[in-house]
Amino acid sequence: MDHIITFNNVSKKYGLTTALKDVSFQVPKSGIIGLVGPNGSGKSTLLKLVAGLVKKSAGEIIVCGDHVTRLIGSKVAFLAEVDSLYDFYTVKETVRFSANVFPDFDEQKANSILETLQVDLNKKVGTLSKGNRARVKIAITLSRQVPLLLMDEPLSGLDPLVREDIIKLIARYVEMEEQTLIISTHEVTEIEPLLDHVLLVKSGNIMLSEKVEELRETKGQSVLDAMREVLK
Ligand SMILES: Nc1ncnc2c1ncn2[C@@H]1O[C@H](COP(=O)(O)OP(=O)(O)OP(=O)(O)O)[C@@H](O)[C@H]1O
Repeated sequence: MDHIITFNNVSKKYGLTTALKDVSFQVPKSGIIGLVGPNGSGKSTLLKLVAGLVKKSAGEIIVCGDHVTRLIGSKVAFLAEVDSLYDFYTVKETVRFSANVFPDFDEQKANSILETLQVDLNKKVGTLSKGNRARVKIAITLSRQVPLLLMDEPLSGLDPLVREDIIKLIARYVEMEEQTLIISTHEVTEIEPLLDHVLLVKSGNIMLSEKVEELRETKGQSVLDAMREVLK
């Protein structure tokens, strides 16, 4: 299987709002995929459909060789834009809790990432700075030993130094040989050096699904250039 995600004619409506319109695309297996597009274009919806967190209205979604159901959670780690950490746990207890919830969780990896980042494991989550809270969220996601990692705007609301740190963390800890990461972001220029592939969404349509190298070599474009061309 050389594709980890296949969407065939997928639509998603929330009441009267159509968030995705009859989209078909495939995502290559392994590497880092940037999911980009303007506000409200359907990025979160696409990730939630892959993670089995919302139901499609029409079409077919295949992830890791299976039609998506709620059980896809055993193959997909999802870092939501909204934080679901418990303030009353210490960082160490948060890691322990994740190890109890996810059978695939590598507790040693999580503790080692957090120690490298100098996040105090004994601090309560509720007392952490925004940057350290984000680091905890990301360390936990990166410690799931699953084929597919999804991160919905992990850089949003963070200052440039923390963003840089988190981008380095992702580059270092995604198991490139075995995992695929899809990361939605508005910080296109910052994330571009990490990306193997880009998916560009606009008004519920996939406007571009392309290897970043291909963009550079055949069109001489950066991801930002491609976005400007498609979105103008
Ligand atoms: N639970 C919901 N109920 C109703 N409408 C929704 C819901 N979630 C998303 N939408 C609508 O679906 C469309 C796509 O939203 P989505 O959150 O997927 O976009 P996005 O690209 O992730 O946006 P952003 O970059 O602002 O986070 C928008 O019009 C949004 O208002």
